[in-house]
Amino acid sequence: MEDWSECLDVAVQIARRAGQVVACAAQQEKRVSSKSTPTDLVTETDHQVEELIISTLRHRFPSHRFIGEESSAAGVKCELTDSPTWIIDPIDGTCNFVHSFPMVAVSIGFAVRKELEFGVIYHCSDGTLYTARRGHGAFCNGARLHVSRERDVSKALILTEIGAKRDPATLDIFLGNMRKMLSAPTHGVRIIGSSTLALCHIASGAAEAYYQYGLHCWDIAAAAVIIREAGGCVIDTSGGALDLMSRRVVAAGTREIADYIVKQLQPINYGRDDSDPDGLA
Ligand SMILES: O=P(O)(O)O[C@H]1[C@H](O)[C@@H](O)[C@H](O)[C@H](O)[C@@H]1O
Ligand SMILES: [Mg+2]
Ligand SMILES: [Mg+2]
Repeated sequence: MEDWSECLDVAVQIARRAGQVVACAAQQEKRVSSKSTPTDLVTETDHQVEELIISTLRHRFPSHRFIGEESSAAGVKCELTDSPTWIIDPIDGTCNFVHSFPMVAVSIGFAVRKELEFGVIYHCSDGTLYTARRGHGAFCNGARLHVSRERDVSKALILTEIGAKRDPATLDIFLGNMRKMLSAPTHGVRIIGSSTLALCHIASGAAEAYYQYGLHCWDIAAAAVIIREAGGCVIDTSGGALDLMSRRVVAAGTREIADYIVKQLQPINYGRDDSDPDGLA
């Protein structure tokens, strides 16, 4: 088995450096614009940090390929090939960043032959670092991570995110899905504004499950490795295998809770990262 540990070491270094740039910029004046919808925000720091990460990695690994949130928004094709590929969200939780709400992260995933090999997620406001390498466990600041083993959904805390669409039909489905989770009943539902940090809470056992329509491959890639290596499952909302480009996911500590959520959800169509990046088809 190839050893990608050198790439992981470089990913940790650049995630920390990028996270410090984000933390510093969080205190400054921000120039904010929007992308696919008025609530899909982006700042100059998103662009600066993605450029810092990709230029550093490209210099070190010139034969590798890169998928970045802001490069994709600028029209660069979002294509996962068999080549070693870095999958980057420079600021996950940009709306939180704009409001100085602390749930903001840098996420760096890495795949080879379309298989996720490692993930690094750095929580910018407190320096917490989540890492995992396929077959080698998941860690938070060096301490081993384990998912919740809860199988009873009535004892579960469920996390989700809203996504960028706010049209009435989408909101009806989103709220209908949340209503199903609340009336299961579960212990509760939480939305923190950063899918990567929410997914890290599944890996740490702080919550039992996560579901979402509307996130992207760069929100899922790193976190999927961290959850799997913490003993959890990361699947498609259909109950099948995760499709990294499908803009939908269910993740849970136990398959029982994942399967329960799959049965409850009504789908929201956001298109695909590799064919319809704005999901406005
Ligand atoms: O754009 P960033 O990188 O901030 O990612 C967020 C998405 O924008 C949201 O739609 C989505 O719902 C999640 O909140 C995700 O973290
Ligand atoms: Mg982002
Ligand atoms: Mg994101």
